[in-house]
Amino acid sequence: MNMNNPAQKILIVTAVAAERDAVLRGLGNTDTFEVIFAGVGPAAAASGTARTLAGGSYKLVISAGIGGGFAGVAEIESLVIANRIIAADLGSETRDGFLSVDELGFGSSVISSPAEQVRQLTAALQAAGLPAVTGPILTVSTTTGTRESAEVLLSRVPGAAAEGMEGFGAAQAAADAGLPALEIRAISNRVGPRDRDAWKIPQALQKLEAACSILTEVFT
Ligand SMILES: O=C(O)c1cccc(C(=O)CC[C@H]2O[C@@H](n3cnc4c(=O)[nH]cnc43)[C@H](O)[C@@H]2O)c1
Repeated sequence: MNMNNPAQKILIVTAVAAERDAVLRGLGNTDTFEVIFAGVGPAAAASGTARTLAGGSYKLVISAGIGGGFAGVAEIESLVIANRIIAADLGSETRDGFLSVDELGFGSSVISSPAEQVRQLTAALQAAGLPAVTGPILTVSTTTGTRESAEVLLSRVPGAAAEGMEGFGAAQAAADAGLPALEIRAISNRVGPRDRDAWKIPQALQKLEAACSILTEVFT
């Protein structure tokens, strides 16, 4: 990865247009970044990321959007930067518990983000008055809706910070293209019992926009 190559762009992948628009508002006018929305879920994220990467020259992929925060780690309206992007439900259920694809010998459910880029981004956010939590961000295909499910996920990934539905898909497509990936989530809700009325999506989109306003100083 040559982050100093101005000829290569950074691809930011969101799920929906509202997230893309928030990212674009934050970025302002830039030639370094290309922003797409690829759809909800890991398959859509992987497909949209791979299709876009195939048509250009890129040096980094960033999965960005709103997400759920784990209690005591990432509160609503906070920011989370992934140090690891984890497909938390990729594996097999057994009578003795969950076996990940790693444990099954079928591949990896964990993609680590480049530590130096995570450090630079987190430091820049801190300096901008936008402190971010760094920790594992889980990718699931079903938004967690009960305390029990949240506890199961935490037993699989102790210290998990946030949950989304696209990060691992985008990161896997990036890895297949030989590229590193980051994931940024602005927390709209708590991971746990479903309480739709408690979601703060507009506020999370505003925080996502603010976070993206510092990306050009970090990555160009
Ligand atoms: O259950 C509902 O009524 C409901 C209403 C609005 C949105 C949803 C979603 O499932 C949004 C999924 C979408 O947003 C990201 N996201 C946001 N919070 C979470 C979460 O707690 N767990 C997983 N994904 C979340 C996700 O990346 C999707 O793009 C449901």
